[in-house]
Amino acid sequence: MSLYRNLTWFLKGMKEYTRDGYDAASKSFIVEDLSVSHVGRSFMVTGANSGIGKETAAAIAKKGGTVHMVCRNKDKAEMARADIIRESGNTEVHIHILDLSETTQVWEFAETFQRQYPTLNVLINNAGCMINKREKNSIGLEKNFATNTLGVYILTQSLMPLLQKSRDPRVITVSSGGMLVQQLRAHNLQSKGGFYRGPKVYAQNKRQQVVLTEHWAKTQPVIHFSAMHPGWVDTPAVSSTMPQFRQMMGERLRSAAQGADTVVWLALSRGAPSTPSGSFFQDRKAVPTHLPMAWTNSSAKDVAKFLVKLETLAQEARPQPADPQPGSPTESSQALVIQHHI
Ligand SMILES: NC(=O)c1ccc[n+]([C@@H]2O[C@H](COP(=O)([O-])OP(=O)(O)OC[C@H]3O[C@@H](n4cnc5c(N)ncnc54)[C@H](O)[C@@H]3O)[C@@H](O)[C@H]2O)c1
Repeated sequence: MSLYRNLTWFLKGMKEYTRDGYDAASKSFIVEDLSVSHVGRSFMVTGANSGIGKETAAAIAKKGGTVHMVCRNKDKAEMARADIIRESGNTEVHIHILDLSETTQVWEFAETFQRQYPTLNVLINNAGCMINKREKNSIGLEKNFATNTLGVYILTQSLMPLLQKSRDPRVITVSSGGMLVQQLRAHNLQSKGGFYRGPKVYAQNKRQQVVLTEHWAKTQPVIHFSAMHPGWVDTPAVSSTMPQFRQMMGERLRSAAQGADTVVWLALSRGAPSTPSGSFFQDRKAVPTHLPMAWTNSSAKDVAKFLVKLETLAQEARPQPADPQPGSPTESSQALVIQHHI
């Protein structure tokens, strides 16, 4: 099954995820979709100093939006901010330093942000990693999972009250087509034991992001949620973690701007919110989240198990002793998890 999934996915990728795939798909793009001013709207982009995130932040700044760049490295963030301001002429570009793999810091950051800023219209969960050796964060959680899944979960859950009170709120998560080869595994979120393979863990995390997006769409009707695949894109992540793939693909890889196109469309276009919330996008179109006959659908029981485990891990890492007030976002989110999936 794994061979079938990988082969089917790779052949699909060679046709659709490449620069040629983008060129073919972009023939049906409507230019006017992005002719919208976003002055007065605010956007948070994680991993905004590089690759797809930087292109996305620059495109938003060009449309007048206020950009909150959430980055791990201050020097790289400042260099990227200077580039974005120079290119866009928009000075409403702010830097926030956060290591998303550090679970407790994600809580602290989200809580501080909500106190400091009155609105957030769009959250773009772009930051992601594929660490090839098993590493742990400071509280002992496996780092790919902590960054790609738990960090996204805590950031999104915590910012929901702010998003809910903002106009036309959207959450976009940059997942990956690589998730198509994975079925949700709710039993070993920490990838403990056995042979550790970074690409497999990464693809599993990306599947988890799609499952989360579907869950949020069901439980949070005020916000429009989407996940997306950018295609195979020539970015620092690809050159550092998959140098052989990059060499093999060469000019066939998409540019960062091409990879960012659908993120930008989901964030800025008027039409995006009229698509069903919870969909998975590729080149501005909602596409299936499973390959044909790949048996990757998850049972409601597995989804429920995954969500409960995630919430438990999130609460364990919360900086203040977990004593939520009745009706607080965290308390109600846990209740929703249980209501919808058990
Ligand atoms: N490049 C591709 O072909 C491709 C394909 C599918 C999905 N993606 C996804 O696109 C997203 C952007 O990646 P990219 O290709 O532009 O690579 P990139 O290396 O240019 O960008 C990744 C960004 O994430 C940030 N990041 C990683 N770990 C972080 C952490 N712990 N805390 C804070 N920030 C962190 C990095 O600093 C960087 O800014 C990722 O989620 C990636 O999984 C990329």
